[in-house]
Amino acid sequence: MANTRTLEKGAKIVLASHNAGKLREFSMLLAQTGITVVSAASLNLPEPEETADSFEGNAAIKALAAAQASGLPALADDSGFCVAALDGQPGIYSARWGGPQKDMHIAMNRVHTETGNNPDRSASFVAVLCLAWPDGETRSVRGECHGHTIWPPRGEHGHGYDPMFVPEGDTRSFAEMPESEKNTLSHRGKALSLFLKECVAG
Ligand SMILES: O=c1nc[nH]c2c1ncn2[C@H]1C[C@H](O)[C@@H](COP(=O)(O)OP(=O)(O)OP(=O)(O)O)O1
Ligand SMILES: [Mg+2]
Repeated sequence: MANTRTLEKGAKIVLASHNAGKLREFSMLLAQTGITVVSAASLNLPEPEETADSFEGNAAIKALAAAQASGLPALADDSGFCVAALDGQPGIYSARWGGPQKDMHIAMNRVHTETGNNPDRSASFVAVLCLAWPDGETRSVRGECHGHTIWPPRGEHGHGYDPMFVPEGDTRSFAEMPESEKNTLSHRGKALSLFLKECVAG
């Protein structure tokens, strides 16, 4: 790829997310990297509307808005839960399935109700990370984690749809694992290791 602009090791970036669960995971994942992170909330950055029709498009909207408002490189995450029996829904609408309060109990119940008796329980999480520079350049990477849904939900850790998802090769839900362990398997963990490889100076 011609585009080789990378972040320096000690760089300061904005984490363009208002989701507390994601922010916790990112701070754990970035702890050893030397990258300093400030949150969009601490800079009072507004939450832009996610009007694109793909994870890539929405990640770019969020990253560009934060980079332009702050003057710093900004990293955004657009992610979601894709359920095979629902033809990949809720997908990019995963947060919106929780209603105006983004209530994840409501969202999980809706997935459960709409899945009904369909025997296909396959599901995956997707995360697209986009790094945007204040001049408008962007770079994105994608991570996926495949597994299946369970009902009732189990576990107290994590966030979002974690209590109803069991990753391939395990019997515990994401919410039954310590977050440090989820991070080694998750869509976000995979996308972040690609990001560190491709976008951060060696
Ligand atoms: O690891 C995860 N474990 C469980 N659930 C997850 C995960 N990763 C994303 N999800 C769900 C939560 C949210 O309902 C949606 C993301 O929506 P998404 O628009 O990217 O995030 P958001 O609106 O919560 O915060 P923000 O846009 O400020 O980053 O997918
Ligand atoms: Mg969002």
